[in-house]
Amino acid sequence: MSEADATTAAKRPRVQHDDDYEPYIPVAQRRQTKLAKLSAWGSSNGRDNAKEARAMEEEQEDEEQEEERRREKVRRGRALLVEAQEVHSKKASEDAKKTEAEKAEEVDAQILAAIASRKKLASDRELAKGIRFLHRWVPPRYIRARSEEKNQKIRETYHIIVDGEDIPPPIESFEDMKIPQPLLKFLTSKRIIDPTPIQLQGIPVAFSGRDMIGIAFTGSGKTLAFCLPLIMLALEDESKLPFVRGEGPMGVILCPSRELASQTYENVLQWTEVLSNSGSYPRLNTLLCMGGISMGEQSHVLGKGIHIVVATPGRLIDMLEKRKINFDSCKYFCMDEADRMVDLGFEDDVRNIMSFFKRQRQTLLFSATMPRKIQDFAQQSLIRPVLVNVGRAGAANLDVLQVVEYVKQEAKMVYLLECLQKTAPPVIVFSDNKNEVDDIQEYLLLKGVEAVAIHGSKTQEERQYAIKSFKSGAKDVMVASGVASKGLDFNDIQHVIIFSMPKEIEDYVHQIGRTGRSGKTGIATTFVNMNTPEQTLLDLKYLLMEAGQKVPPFLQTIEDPRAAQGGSLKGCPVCGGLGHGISNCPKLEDTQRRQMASHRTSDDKGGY
Ligand SMILES: Nc1ncnc2c1ncn2[C@@H]1O[C@H](COP(=O)(O)OP(=O)(O)OP(=O)(O)O)[C@@H](O)[C@H]1O
Repeated sequence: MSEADATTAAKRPRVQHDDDYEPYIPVAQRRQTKLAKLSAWGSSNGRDNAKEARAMEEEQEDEEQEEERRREKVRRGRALLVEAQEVHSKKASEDAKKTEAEKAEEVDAQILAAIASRKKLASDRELAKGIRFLHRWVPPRYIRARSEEKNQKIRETYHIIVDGEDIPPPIESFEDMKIPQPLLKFLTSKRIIDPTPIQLQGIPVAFSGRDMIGIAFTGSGKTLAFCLPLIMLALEDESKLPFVRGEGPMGVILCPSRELASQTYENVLQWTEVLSNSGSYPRLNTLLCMGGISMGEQSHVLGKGIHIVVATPGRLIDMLEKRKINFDSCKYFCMDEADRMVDLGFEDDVRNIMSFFKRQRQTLLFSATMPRKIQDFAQQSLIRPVLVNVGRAGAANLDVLQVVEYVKQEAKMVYLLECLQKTAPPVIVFSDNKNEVDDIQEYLLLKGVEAVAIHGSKTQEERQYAIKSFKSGAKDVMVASGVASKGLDFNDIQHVIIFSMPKEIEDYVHQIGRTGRSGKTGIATTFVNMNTPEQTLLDLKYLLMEAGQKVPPFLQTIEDPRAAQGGSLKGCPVCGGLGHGISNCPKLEDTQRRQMASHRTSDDKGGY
């Protein structure tokens, strides 16, 4: 045999050859053969034979018992098979009775359960720490005396849906919330006079020290709802015992992007300065902790006790690991755009951050879009949380007039110029493609439009410059990728133009939400064409219908394959889109693709 043949032979699986084959001999036949052998042998050896015969009998009994066990096993196997067949046919007949929609719902529930079990934010050890509400705040007596029925009526007036145990009452005025006078005066000067629905229910919940999930439309004042309780808590602590160097923070606000973190930091700074400048309240120190800024710039804060940290996840972990700050006395943890944080893959970072807490904390999650999947895992990870939901999670802001137009790819640029004439500046143009963002800016600049651009590949300085010059009114148009969509609060945006429709409807909701903020109205014009996936168009169609907006004829013709199956059309539990179920959710697909890619990368890294 050649070397190659030998190798092939060695690799070949071993097969049973005919000469090795041992036919099966039934037990009875084996016994007979053995007895015959024994009797032939018996005539020559008496005593040994008797011994051997006894052993044979015992062996025979053993074999019989084994045979019986084998038969019993076969019998049981058959019975189980019959039983399984019965169960199977029963399930098949039950399934036959179900509508397609019910079956789809079941599949959705199974997928949701499978992904929900992986997503838990806090460790069980943390959850087991028990319940003790942290604040000493109580609502005014007349509100405490109000019946639950009356409270519920107030909630209904503002379309507030709540869920949870012992829900604190809604409070319809800032005065009744016992907010410090100087701050009240300042808010009034900014035309913040009455609390918005998320504030009038969310602030009492947060003031009461409860864990909370807050969901409300874009531009509805969520920032104040989660910053104010932290400021009040910090004031309370500082008044009791002033913080010294190395102490604090006592609360942290986590944001998914640097832009959002800077904006929230500016707000907190403004509100705390109003209080300390009044002379009646102590100074609170706030640290902005995010990539792209040197901590040296904030050494004046690091040198004192820190009350509040506003951060992005990466830099915060870095600071905690290097022991530049610690969470020894931290008791308030708020995640803004919490769903976004999970979507962007910060889930492990969040878990890591949570592991630095040394004492029981109050945890709050806020967003405009909070699909059921995130709500479910958040519910598992918070302690007796209160859900405060204004409108459907993921619904569009009703103050935005939504216009959807069919524009061919090659005609978009020219049509954009025409669209810019619809309103006065400032205008935001969105595209999810960085190159397209640059192309649009270049085109607008060529046409004499004062435009800035912002996307993930720009440096921190470029991003800051773009935001600053647009906010100040020096530039009329900002061309942006997704980074600028979530949470950023620009003054009085008149018009949002969505140059390329994002695949995920949640992104669309956030993008159009840059206009129509704090009770003002705005316009959003969206370009769609053949390149827009039908699934996205269907989500868009339902969203327009829900918001009572005009559905253009080309969208009306898009049929929902699920409509023929009957049953109610619920939002997708993963992304909140109304036009599809979880089994064909584009966001879930994307997440899984990303996860697989990251597994592959880590496999590659750890390779041979
Ligand atoms: N009670 C109020 N009355 C009027 N305006 C308010 C009130 N509260 C906040 N605002 C203003 O509304 C604007 C939007 O607030 P904010 O940025 O907190 O919205 P948001 O709900 O966080 O939106 P997004 O989901 O887009 O982040 C801000 O300019 C803020 O000053």
